[in-house]
Formats: sequence, structure tokens, C-alpha cells
Amino acid sequence: MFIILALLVDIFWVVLDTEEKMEQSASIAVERMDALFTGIEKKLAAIDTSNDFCTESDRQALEDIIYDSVSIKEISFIRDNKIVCSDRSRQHNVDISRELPKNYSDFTGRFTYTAKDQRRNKNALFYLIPAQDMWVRVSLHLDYIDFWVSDFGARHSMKAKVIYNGNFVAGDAEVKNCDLLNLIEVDSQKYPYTVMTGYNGHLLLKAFKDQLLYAILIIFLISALFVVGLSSLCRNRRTLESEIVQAIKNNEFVGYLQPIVCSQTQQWRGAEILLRWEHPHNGLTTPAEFITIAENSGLINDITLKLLAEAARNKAVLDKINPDHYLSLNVTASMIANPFFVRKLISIIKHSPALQHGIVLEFTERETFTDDQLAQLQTGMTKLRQHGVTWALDDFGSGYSGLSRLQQLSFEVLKIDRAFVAASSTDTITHSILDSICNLAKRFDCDVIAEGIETTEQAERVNALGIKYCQGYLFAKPMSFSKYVSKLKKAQRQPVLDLAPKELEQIIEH
Ligand SMILES: Nc1nc2c(ncn2[C@@H]2O[C@@H]3COP(=O)(O)O[C@H]4[C@@H](O)[C@H](n5cnc6c(=O)[nH]c(N)nc65)O[C@@H]4COP(=O)(O)O[C@H]3[C@H]2O)c(=O)[nH]1
Repeated sequence: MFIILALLVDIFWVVLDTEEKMEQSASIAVERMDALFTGIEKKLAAIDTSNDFCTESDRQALEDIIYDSVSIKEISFIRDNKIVCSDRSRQHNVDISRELPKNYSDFTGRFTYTAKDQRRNKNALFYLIPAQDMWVRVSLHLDYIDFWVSDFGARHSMKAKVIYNGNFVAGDAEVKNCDLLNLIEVDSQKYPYTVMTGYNGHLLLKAFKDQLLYAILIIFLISALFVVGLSSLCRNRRTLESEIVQAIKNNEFVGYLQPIVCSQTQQWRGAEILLRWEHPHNGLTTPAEFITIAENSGLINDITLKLLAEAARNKAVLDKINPDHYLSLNVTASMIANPFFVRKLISIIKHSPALQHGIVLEFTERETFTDDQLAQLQTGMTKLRQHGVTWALDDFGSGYSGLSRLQQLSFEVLKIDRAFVAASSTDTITHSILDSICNLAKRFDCDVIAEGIETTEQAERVNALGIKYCQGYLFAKPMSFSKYVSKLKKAQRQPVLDLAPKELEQIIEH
């Protein structure tokens, strides 16, 4: 795996790196060759070709240009296939029609061609520039240009060649007739040639070898970081897990209560028990900080049993204030699909008369199940229902399986996810979905609780939709049992039905 990753990084790297390098090198080569041609043309422009052209001093000037440049072999002026003027090494009136490309007079601009230099019987590179009624033919040392191009390629660790009209003009003989790998072409904007850069198999392999060490180093570093990160995550997880074990022993997990109120009368009908960790160092901690680990490690089962035992004691107290007041406890669906755990719950309920009525168990629609697990969940729910438990489907609308859960299992209560309530104020589609959920709940004969009510507008909207119960910070935040008892007593004495929203908010503040 390590080797494969390193090779993949290597290939990716080489492909990216070589492409950029080749483009840069081809552009540099074009720049330098352009400079060569511009230099030649500048010097030629200084020669006066009018009237008595080709005097001895004109020929001397041509010879001086050749003398100054290592790449130029000969300069001739051509008219009607004949050399009409040349440097002093050349005779005039020589017919060179065999050497010139047949269609050369059709050209209107500069062009290059390779042909046999008749005098030296060697291949030469010719560069033709139109000049009034003549052509200037610059004969270049092909060996020199070949050497320059291949040396340039070698210095940039690649292969380079010059082409014109798709034909090889100059470069390394090795790549004359073969395609280069990962090829880049850069055209000269002023002169008739294109520079091609690329790799042959040998060079590409060398690039892979050169970069492989770096690729291995990178993969090694990434893996090391990954391992360190993972082990610190595991260590944190283990630490948190053992902290949770200790916290269960020390009874640091307690249930906070948040009232569920009647939408119309705003009387407290019941409360949801929400888990809190009274952490000795971190203070009061909400489930977001530990619930995933508690659930994944299975420790949530012990915590839930403790919360149910605590609920039994608290329910007995609440029954004295209001015997119709119910308590709702969070469980996970997999707990209820576990027959052993269901037996444990039933045994606690059997021993606590206060739990034999007014107990709601809620779980979210998010967990997924096989058909067997679903059947076990149904059995568990039925058994607990026989002991007075009623069922609520929590966070309805937050996932995709809410509707199928409603069809597969039976619930007495549907709790609408708070994201829906929040979005319904700005989004008309969500508002109509909320309306459909209410109709759906009616069809399945469920009571509906809207979660997360934070504003009076939300409370009014929910009430207008016929949603019977609400839960949210507008009415009260989750609080300790003792605080809940005193607030419930107050709420019992003073029905909040007649209070204006502002007064209601003031009561909640205190
Ligand atoms: N922004 C906003 N939030 C509001 C408002 N009203 C209530 N809430 C928060 O919304 C959550 C409602 O509980 P939930 O949907 O069952 O969602 C619960 C539940 O799924 C899970 N949970 C809590 N206690 C237990 C437990 O004992 N066992 C299990 N298995 N899960 C639990 O943790 C979740 C989060 O619990 P909490 O942090 O206590 O968060 C609670 C509550 O404090 C409001 O107006 N605005």
C-alpha cells in the first residue's frame, strides 16, 4: 500500500513537474532562437540593395556578418533561382534551382528549409527572407543548430527539436523521427519554426527515479502524521471512555428537564429528560461532547438505566404536583432491539409504580436496521408498551427514513425536528411540509410536538398549524430537577395562558 501510494505520488508529480518544465524550456529556446534570427535580420537591413548593389563593399559587409556569427555559413541574394550577390566566398550567377524548394516563390514571408549544400555536399539549413524583388538566403550551420538544440535539451534534462511545417529541421538525431512523450510545442511568433520539447522513455524513467525518493519521503511523512493523529484520537477516545466509566460510578450523569408545553394553554404537560454530565473539572457538559463515544462504546446503556432509575424517583415527586405530568427519556433504537436491555428496562419499571404511567421513550429516525433488527425493535416496543410506555419518534424530518419508520413501527408522538421549525419562518415550502407532517400525524393518530421553539412567532405559527405541543428555549431551557420542581409549582399556580409573550419571557428568565 505504502509503495503503491509512493508510486502514484511519483507519477503525479513527474507528470505535473515535467509539463511545467517543458513549457518553460520550449519558451526559452524560442526566445533564444528568435534573438539569433533578429540579430541576423538587423545586420542585413543595414545593407543597401538599391541601384549599384553588390559592390565589393556590400560583399565585404556580408562577410563581416558571417564572421560575427558562429551559426551563419553563407549569405546570398537570389533572384530567378540564381545567386545575384553573395559574400566573397561565393560566385555570382550560380543556378541553385535544384536546391530551392519548388514552390518557394509562392511564399510571401520568411521560411526555412533543409537541403544539400551543393558546394559542400552536406545537409544545410537555409533561412529565406523576402527582400524587394529578391530573396536573402541565409545558410546556417546545421551541425551548429543541431548541437545547440540538443545541448539545450540536455541542459534542461529533456529532448528538444525544431520543426517547420511538421518537418524536422534541427535537433538531436535520436528524436528526429520519433514522437516525444508528454510533448509540448511552442511556436515562434515572428519566425518560421516551432520548438518541441518532451521526454523519451529513458529520460522519463530517470525523472521517475529522481523524484521517487521525495515521493517516498512525502508519503512517509503523511503516514506518520496520520498514525500520530489516529493514535492521539484513539488515546482521547480511550481517555474519554474511561472517564465516562468513572463518571457512571461517581453518579456524575444526571437528567436535566425541559418542559413540553401545550401550544394553546402553555401549561407544562411533561418534560424531556436530557442527559448532562456534571464534570468535576469541565463543569456541566452537554451530550454533544460525549454522546457519540458513549453510544459507540455501549456505555450509553448503563447511563440510560441510571437515568431511568433517577426518573423513577423524580416521577414520584412530580406525580404529587401533577399526576398527569409525564417524563420522556431518550433511548437508542438499538437498545430496544436488544431483548436483554428491554428486560432490564421492564424490571426497573416493574419496581417503580411511578414509571408505570406517564413514561415516554423517544428515539430518532436516523438509525438504520436490517429486517431482523426491525422485527426485534417492534417486539421490544410492544413489550414495553405492555408496561405503560408510550413511544415518540424524535427529530422527525431530519433524515430520510422518518416516513418508513412511521409505517414500520407505531408511535404515539411525533417530534418535529427544530431545523424544520426554524426554516418554516422564512421558507414557504418548509411551512407547507410542516402542514403535511401534521396531516400525516393525524393519519397515524400521533400527537405532535414541535421542537426548538425560540420565538413567539414560531409558537404562534405552530399553534396555527394545530400542533398540540411545543418544546423550546422560549418556554424554558433544560434545568436541574430541583429548579424544575419549583418552576412547575409556580406554573401550576399561575396558568400562563393569559400572559402576554413578554411576561412569559420574564417568567422564563427567572
Ligand atoms: N437551539 C435550540 N436547542 C434546543 C431548544 N430547545 C431544546 N433544545 C435542545 O435540543 C435538544 C433536544 O433533544 P433531542 O432532539 O432529543 O436531542 C438530544 C438527544 O438526541 C441526545 N440526548 C440527550 N440526552 C440523551 C440521553 O439520555 N440518551 C441518549 N441516547 N441521547 C440523549 O442529545 C441530543 C442533544 O441534547 P441537548 O444538547 O440536551 O439538546 C436538546 C435541547 O437542549 C431551542 O429552543 N433551541
